[in-house]
Amino acid sequence: MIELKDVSYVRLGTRDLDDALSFATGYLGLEVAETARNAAYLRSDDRAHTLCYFDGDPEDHTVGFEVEDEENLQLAAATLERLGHPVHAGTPEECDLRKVKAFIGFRDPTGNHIELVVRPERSGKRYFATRDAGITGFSHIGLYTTDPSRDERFWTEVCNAKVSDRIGDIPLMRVNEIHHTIALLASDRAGIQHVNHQVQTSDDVMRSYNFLHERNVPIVFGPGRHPTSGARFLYFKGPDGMVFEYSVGVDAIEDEEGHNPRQFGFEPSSFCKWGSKPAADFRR
Ligand SMILES: CC(C)c1ccc(C(=O)O)c(O)c1O
Ligand SMILES: [Fe+2]
Repeated sequence: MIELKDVSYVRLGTRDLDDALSFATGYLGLEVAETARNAAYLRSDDRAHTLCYFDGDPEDHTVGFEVEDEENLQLAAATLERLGHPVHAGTPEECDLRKVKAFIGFRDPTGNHIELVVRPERSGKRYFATRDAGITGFSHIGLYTTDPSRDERFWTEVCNAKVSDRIGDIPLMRVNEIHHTIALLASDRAGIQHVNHQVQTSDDVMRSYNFLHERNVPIVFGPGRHPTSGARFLYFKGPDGMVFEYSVGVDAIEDEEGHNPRQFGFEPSSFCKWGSKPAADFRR
């Protein structure tokens, strides 16, 4: 069984790196850690980076998850190969680009690019952004799946994720005590559906709603409150149509053994208890 510790980063291709960088700093509220000729590294917490925009195909999305050590990484590689997922071992140059000690890359059953990483770099400097969005850290991702039941089995049976709740067939899965780190949303293609950052207070969510709305950033869901995790949320669109979420107040699952996933109906009130409804382009 592969043991994931946490989500580590996302890597997003873009044809307009300057535009992506100005959105990430001026609107989303991330801090530039480093820029290179064809990539920009952004921080949201004490990690060296949690988002990398690179010059490339905007459909090219990768999610990195941290595993404990190199021994676990090798075991994970063997498990994945045995199950028919070809594994790429990161070269030293590729590890440098990701600021990790070692990593492997593979595709989940839908074809999503997944990386497992060991010893992602932290920064001695505290995260300090130019726009104060109140971000406390990168927290979870929504991932597209072409077969929710199959991919739920992959994430739970191969990667030891646990289902905290389901909305219809959307599983919200945890890899640590946080309510969820991965949500699977049905689609006809692979890719990341949304990238979540936690913020400090509900005031931050509402301040951002006004800030983004006034600047014509498309708000695609919220402000609202998820009945599942209990979080207050706001979703909006960034470069290349990527959806970003701010949320605050996500539950922790403290009774790991005693928690049973709750089944919510696939209806608006399961997504938002305040009555907000997602825009048509919230997901593709
Ligand atoms: C709409 C998506 C799948 C969703 C649903 C519930 C939560 C939550 O309980 O926090 C999310 O964060 C979501 O992104
Ligand atoms: Fe989310």
